[in-house]
Amino acid sequence: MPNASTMNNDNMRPLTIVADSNIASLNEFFNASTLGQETKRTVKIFAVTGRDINAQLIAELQPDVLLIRSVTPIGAALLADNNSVKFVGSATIGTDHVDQDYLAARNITFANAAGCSKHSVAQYVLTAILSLRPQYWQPSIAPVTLGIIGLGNIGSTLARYAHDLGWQVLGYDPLLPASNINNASLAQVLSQSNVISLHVPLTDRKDDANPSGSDYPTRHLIDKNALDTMPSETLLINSARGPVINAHDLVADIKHTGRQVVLDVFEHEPEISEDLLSKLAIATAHIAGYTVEGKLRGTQIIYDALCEKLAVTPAQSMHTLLPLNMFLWSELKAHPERLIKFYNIMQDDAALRSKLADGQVKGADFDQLRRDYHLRREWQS
Ligand SMILES: NC(=O)c1ccc[n+]([C@@H]2O[C@H](COP(=O)([O-])OP(=O)(O)OC[C@H]3O[C@@H](n4cnc5c(N)ncnc54)[C@H](O)[C@@H]3O)[C@@H](O)[C@H]2O)c1
Ligand SMILES: O=C(O)[C@H](O)[C@H](O)COP(=O)(O)O
Repeated sequence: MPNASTMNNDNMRPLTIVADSNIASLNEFFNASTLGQETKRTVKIFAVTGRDINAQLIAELQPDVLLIRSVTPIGAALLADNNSVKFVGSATIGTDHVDQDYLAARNITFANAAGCSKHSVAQYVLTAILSLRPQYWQPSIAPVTLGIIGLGNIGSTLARYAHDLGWQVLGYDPLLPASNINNASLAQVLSQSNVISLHVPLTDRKDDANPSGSDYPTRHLIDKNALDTMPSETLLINSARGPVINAHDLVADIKHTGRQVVLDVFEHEPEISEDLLSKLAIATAHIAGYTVEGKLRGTQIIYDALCEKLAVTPAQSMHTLLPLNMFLWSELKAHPERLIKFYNIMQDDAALRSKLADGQVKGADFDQLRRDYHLRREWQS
């Protein structure tokens, strides 16, 4: 069984890491002084575009460690012919791109970055709502009910901001106990909310062929049936995973109802059809979690997990890498007119729409927008 000693004692050989070049501060976190200070082991790091991490590359480089983000599918197709990888770290919250059963069966340690961008995504959602409906800053004039589907790290963080703004929260999460926010059925959330925001993982139904699936699958959770129960004035926001909404049904719904819809994630990502894009109130290129803080926290979490695996003491901290942050939630609350300075979401919307050509946004253009994204700052609460 691979363990710290099999990864550490092979000191003749450098610790070899293949990593997605889109991981923040890769070289600051993964180098000989932050990983090998106790063992004197050298570190070789190959930074590659996430979609280019494939079986051939892994066979060629024989890495000990794979560090990825959400665009590299991890499973048998990538690793079947490889015996060198002992640790996979995904600097993301979502894990739907990782076959964790396969990794466990191969005794490959896996770590993801749970919660790393929970404030960033919650702030993205607030910005979308308040940009489209500025009247919601004053809930006494227009009572606001925010429906939240999925009340984990992001959903519960969003609920705290909502309460702080005086909004009511109707929440649904069948996998958590009832609480002051887990207080409604799915049908109630769908039919009684002014805004619905999705914060679930992408899951498929559990069955014999898929024992690690869910009894509450989320793929196409929002389909024609669900949309039909939502009043046409209800604003729908998806910053979870694209396939949680059936894109075909959504296009038909918007045509019929004129509903305002905000998407940061798309069913056929990284491609987006003009038919869908042209109907959205706000569309962004899967950047809801893209803040300096959110991305660095993601790196820190998988770095700490790798240190644990290697049995070395962590020697790098994101706090030494963070520039000064002047964005205060208390200031924004007192000065709603400053929202555009805190986050100009319409700029991100325009950047995505500018990539539309020949009836679609192409995958390469979508990926490039994300690679070149100027990271926002998280508002401090
Ligand atoms: N757009 C982005 O940039 C971005 C950034 C971070 C995360 N995400 C996505 O957001 C998702 C949620 O993130 P999180 O940190 O809150 O995850 P989390 O695991 O902390 O919470 C997810 C919650 O969803 C609940 N859930 C599962 N199935 C459900 C169902 N059928 N109905 C209602 N609730 C259900 C779970 O019980 C859990 O409480 C991630 O899985 C990821 O895919 C997107
Ligand atoms: O799950 C997550 O953490 C996010 O969706 C993540 O921000 C996606 O970004 P990527 O990994 O594609 O850079």
